[in-house]
Amino acid sequence: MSALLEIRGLEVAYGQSQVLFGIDLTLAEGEVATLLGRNGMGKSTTLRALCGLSPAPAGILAGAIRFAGEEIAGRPPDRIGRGGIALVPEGRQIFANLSVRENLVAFAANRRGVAEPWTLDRVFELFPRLAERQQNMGNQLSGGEQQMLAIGRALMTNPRLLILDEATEGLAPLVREEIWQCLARLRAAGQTTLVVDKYVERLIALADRHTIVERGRVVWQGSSAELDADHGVWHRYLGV
Ligand SMILES: Nc1ncnc2c1ncn2[C@@H]1O[C@H](COP(=O)(O)OP(=O)(O)OP(=O)(O)O)[C@@H](O)[C@H]1O
Repeated sequence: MSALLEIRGLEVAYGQSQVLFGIDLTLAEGEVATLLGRNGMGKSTTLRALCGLSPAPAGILAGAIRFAGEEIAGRPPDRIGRGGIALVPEGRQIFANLSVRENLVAFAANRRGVAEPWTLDRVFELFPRLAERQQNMGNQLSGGEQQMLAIGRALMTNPRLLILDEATEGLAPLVREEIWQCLARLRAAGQTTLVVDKYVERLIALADRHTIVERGRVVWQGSSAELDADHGVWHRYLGV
C-alpha cells in the first residue's frame, strides 16, 4: 500500500520553545494508527501541525508533511480540511448555539465525489443517540453526545483521513465503549484514521500501528502485535 500520509522530520516550536524534534509517521490508506505518549510529549502539537494549526509566527521549523501526494506543511487549515483531513479536536469544540442537526450540516461536503457520502441518516445510524437529540443545542449535550457529534461532524466532510485527539477523554466507561465501537465500525468501512488516546489495550485492538513520542521525539514504532507483546514499552513510555 502506498502512504496516504507521510510525516518526516517534523520540528515545531511555540515561539522560542521548540517542542517537536523530528517526528516521523507514515499511514497507508485504510489503516488505523495511533500516536501515544504521556501528557505534554507532543501528540496534540503533531496533530495540530498536520491540520495547519501550528502557532504563528515560528510554527513549523523543519520537516515535510505529504498527504495524498502533496506537500501540505504550512498550508492554512481550511485548505488542509478541503484536501480531506478532518480533526476531532481535544475538547470537541462543537457549536454551542447550533442544534445537533445544524452542527452536522454546517461543513458537510463531498469534494472527492465519494460514491456513498455521509448523510444525516448515516450519522444517526452510527450514533442513534444523536438522532434522538437532533433538535437539541450543542450546549445541551452530555460529554459523550458532544464527542459523537464532533465525530459525526467530521465524517460529514467525507474525510480521507480522520484524526481524533483524546478520543475518549473525560467520558464514562460505557460511553467510551460506544466510541470504540464506532471507530471499529469506521475501520471496517475502510476509514483511514489517526487517533490519540491513553487506553492502550483498546487501541491495540483497534489500530494497526503505533507511534510513541517522548519529549517531541519518536521513541518507539511498531504493530499492535509488537506493542501487545512488550509491556515494558507501556511502562517505560506510557506509565501504565
Ligand atoms: N500554546 C502553547 N504554547 C506554549 N507551549 C505549548 C503550547 N501548547 C503546548 N505546549 C507545550 O508543548 C509541549 C507538547 O504539548 P502537547 O499538547 O503537544 O502534548 P500532548 O502529548 O498532546 O499532551 P496532552 O495530552 O497533555 O495534550 C508541552 O511541553 C506543552 O507544554
